[in-house]
Amino acid sequence: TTTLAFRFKGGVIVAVDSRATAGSYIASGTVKKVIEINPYLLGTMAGGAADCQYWETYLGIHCRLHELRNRERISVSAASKYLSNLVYGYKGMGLSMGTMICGWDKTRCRVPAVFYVDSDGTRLKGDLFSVGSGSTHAYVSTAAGHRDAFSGNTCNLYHIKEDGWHFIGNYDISKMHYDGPGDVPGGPGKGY
Ligand SMILES: C#CCCCC(=O)N[C@@H](Cc1ccccc1)C(=O)N[C@@H](CC(C)C)B(O)O
Repeated sequence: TTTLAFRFKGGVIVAVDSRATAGSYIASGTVKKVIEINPYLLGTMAGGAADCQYWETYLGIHCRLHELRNRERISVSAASKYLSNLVYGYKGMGLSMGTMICGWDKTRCRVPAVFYVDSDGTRLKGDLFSVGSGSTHAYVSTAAGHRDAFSGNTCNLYHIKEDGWHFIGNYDISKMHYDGPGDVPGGPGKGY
């Protein structure tokens, strides 16, 4: 898996691949690794497929209950803290999950936010994270899907704005242009 999310004045950009593997077997090429928790919160998935899907769905239920009880949206910070505390309770029991909770707080500080949460119990607020086996490539290149065997097939791209998330599209990674580590948009590559 390769997942990437970063914050900028225009909101949050979220990009993930769609491959599931079991050893060297490619179990799926069409996994949705972004869960739409609600119209203004997204969660990304890396690690155990079942662990990610189950606990991030569960997080969505908690977020909805928070809204009903408090008559206001849950903050990105509180949602990520809930997930972090929840998986911390299972620490050492074998959960495998590396996620980014992304959103734009309407109530609190009204700015876009990205939190990294994993099954070790780590929770970090940040401007840019990349999570998964392909994350090292994503930090340095534009198309990690070419380099990591456990990532690939297609890329799902989202843009979170003040009015919530927008699904930008699904892109076939094999058709993405990649000239190698030096390849940056407008860089010395063969041009776009
Ligand atoms: C068989 C089958 C279905 C998927 C098994 C399955 O969880 N694969 C995992 C790799 C893994 C992890 C922990 C134990 C074993 C196998 C996987 O593909 N994870 C990707 C993200 C999820 C959301 C699809 B990525 O992190 O590579």
